[in-house]
Amino acid sequence: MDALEKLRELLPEEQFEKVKAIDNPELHAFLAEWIEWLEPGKVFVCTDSEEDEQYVRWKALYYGEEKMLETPNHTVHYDNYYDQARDKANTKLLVPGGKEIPFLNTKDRDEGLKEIKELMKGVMKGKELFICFFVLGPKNSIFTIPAVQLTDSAYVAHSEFILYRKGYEEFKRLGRNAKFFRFVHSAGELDERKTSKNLDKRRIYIDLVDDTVYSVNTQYGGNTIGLKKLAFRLTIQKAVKEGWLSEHMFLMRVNGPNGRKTYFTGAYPSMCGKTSTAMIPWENIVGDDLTFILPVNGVARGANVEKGVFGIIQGVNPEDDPIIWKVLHSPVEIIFSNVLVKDGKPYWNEMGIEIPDEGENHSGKWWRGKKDKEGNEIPPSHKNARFTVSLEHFPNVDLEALENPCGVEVGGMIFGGRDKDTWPPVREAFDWKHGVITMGASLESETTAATLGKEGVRAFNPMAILDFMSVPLGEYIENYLRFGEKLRKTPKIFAVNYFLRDENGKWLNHKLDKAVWLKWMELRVHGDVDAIETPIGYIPKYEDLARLFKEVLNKEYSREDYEKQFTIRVPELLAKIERIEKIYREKVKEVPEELFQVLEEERRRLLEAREKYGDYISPFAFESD
Ligand SMILES: Nc1nc2c(ncn2[C@@H]2O[C@H](COP(=O)(O)OP(=O)(O)O)[C@@H](O)[C@H]2O)c(=O)[nH]1
Ligand SMILES: C=C(OP(=O)(O)O)C(=O)O
Ligand SMILES: [Mn+2]
Repeated sequence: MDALEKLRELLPEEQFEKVKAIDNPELHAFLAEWIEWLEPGKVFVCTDSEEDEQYVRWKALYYGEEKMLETPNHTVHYDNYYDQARDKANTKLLVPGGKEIPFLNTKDRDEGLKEIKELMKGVMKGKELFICFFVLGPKNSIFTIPAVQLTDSAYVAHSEFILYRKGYEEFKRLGRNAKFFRFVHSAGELDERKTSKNLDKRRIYIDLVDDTVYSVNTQYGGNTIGLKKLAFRLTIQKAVKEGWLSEHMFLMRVNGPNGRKTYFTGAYPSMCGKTSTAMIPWENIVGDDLTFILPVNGVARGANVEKGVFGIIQGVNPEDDPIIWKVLHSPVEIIFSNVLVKDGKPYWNEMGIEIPDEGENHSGKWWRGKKDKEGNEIPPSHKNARFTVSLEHFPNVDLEALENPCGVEVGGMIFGGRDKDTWPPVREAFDWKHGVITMGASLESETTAATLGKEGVRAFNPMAILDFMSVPLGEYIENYLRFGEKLRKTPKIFAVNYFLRDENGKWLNHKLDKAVWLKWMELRVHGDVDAIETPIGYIPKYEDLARLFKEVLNKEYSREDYEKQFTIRVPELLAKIERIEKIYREKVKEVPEELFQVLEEERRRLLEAREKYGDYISPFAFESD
């Protein structure tokens, strides 16, 4: 029997008509196979209509995966107490023969498929399956990748409607020509709080051969939202094959003098500042997490893969994040996850206002002082608690850039991480290669609550992408280096560090200082200010920063602060080069030779500087050179 006939048997008339309208036998075969396998009690196919989206929203409430809050259009969703972050250990790339690839968590494809299929057999009995169509990137553009999501979680489907552009019409338009990604998710059995129960059987398996990702027994967005971090593994593979970049980067507009618009991307590991940077009130957000960058006529053009934000809510307060704060307090559609709720109002850690002493949170009924099974005190909200909202609701969104089918020209690319003692707050690479190697490929960052496991451990995290890497690292870096050669004008590369600390562990910078670094980088992209040459790149001159601090934040910036922050820390920098070189020499295969050359040159410059000035070198010393 052909797939369409089978679908006619499996689906009620109205739903069948919706899939039949898409002329794609491959899609029909995929749907027929999985509907039969998952054995849902009911199936709903979502078109792009407002009605179908409304149906999904309503089902999230009906099935108890979300609850209404006091403000209209606000809901709250909870994940299991032990399902609050990405599960790296159980996220695996399925590769033929189970080939081991350094730093990648691989598994034999046949074995993995067998295991996941067993876990998913009949998993949707008595549940409703939602079949949804979306696209990655702007519609009908050089960036567009269609994707179909199967899920029994109305919360996951609802999140995707907020975060991605609808794709049903695009599937219809493309018909048989659609090369599409597939996502199959089941939250599995739920407990009385409607959270995934069988966490010991939580699996996220990425089939790189069939562009399909399976996710089961989990609800946390980072493990389940197909088009987000799951699709990311597939797009990295595609980008490296085709010679473009698929990156863990925000995309934003920084406003320069006389109305000049300069676009920046920024790659920082999860929980290291992408969303908060892209959201600086007086600049303009295009995206906060995932960016595609294509070479178009010798120019790097970037587009946001998404159209919404799945952002960390902890620490959002009216002073530092006035825009997010306002959006979160307006009656636009928002899903709050894993926050404290009391009398229909959401609360989160470090929100700058008083928080009630009891309510409901990610641990169930909560009171101050409540401890978990491990004896740890449970805070009001989880550190990785989030908000999900469409970008259209942000007053500072650059809608034109968001929807442009050709994307925007990327003027600068920024790399950064949680680093307490090595990198200065901002610096510029000498050139593309220097930036890609000493900033991107050498990135290290302390682990955070965005992944399960210990926090605060310094870890190698090239391009902030290691958790999502789906090709051998050497190939990925090679593609980056070659990408620059396709361009007439390469974007300038910068590195930032928002997380420097003093001897007593106190932050050396305020959260909004990054706004000044952005303005400086914008000026540098256009050659408007000079900079100081150091062994590790160009750093800002004190006078320029002092002027910008005054202009941007109306703050005095002292020479002492500048000197402390921008001191070149030779011992730490040399130790870092050692660590990075060792990793690439001993653990990574087929590393482009130029990586070692560039690191060696950097080491030599640092050693020469140490000869001349000592271990800790004031930026003023280089200036008077
Ligand atoms: N100390 C410090 N914390 C920051 C800064 N910027 C952001 N954060 C915190 O870092 C965490 C994660 O930030 P977010 O922008 O959501 O990271 P993302 O996961 O990369 O998008 C939040 O708890 C922020 O409050 C900063 O400049 N300094
Ligand atoms: C969704 C995530 O994104 P980020 O923390 O980078 O915003 C995640 O890492 O799970
Ligand atoms: Mn984010």
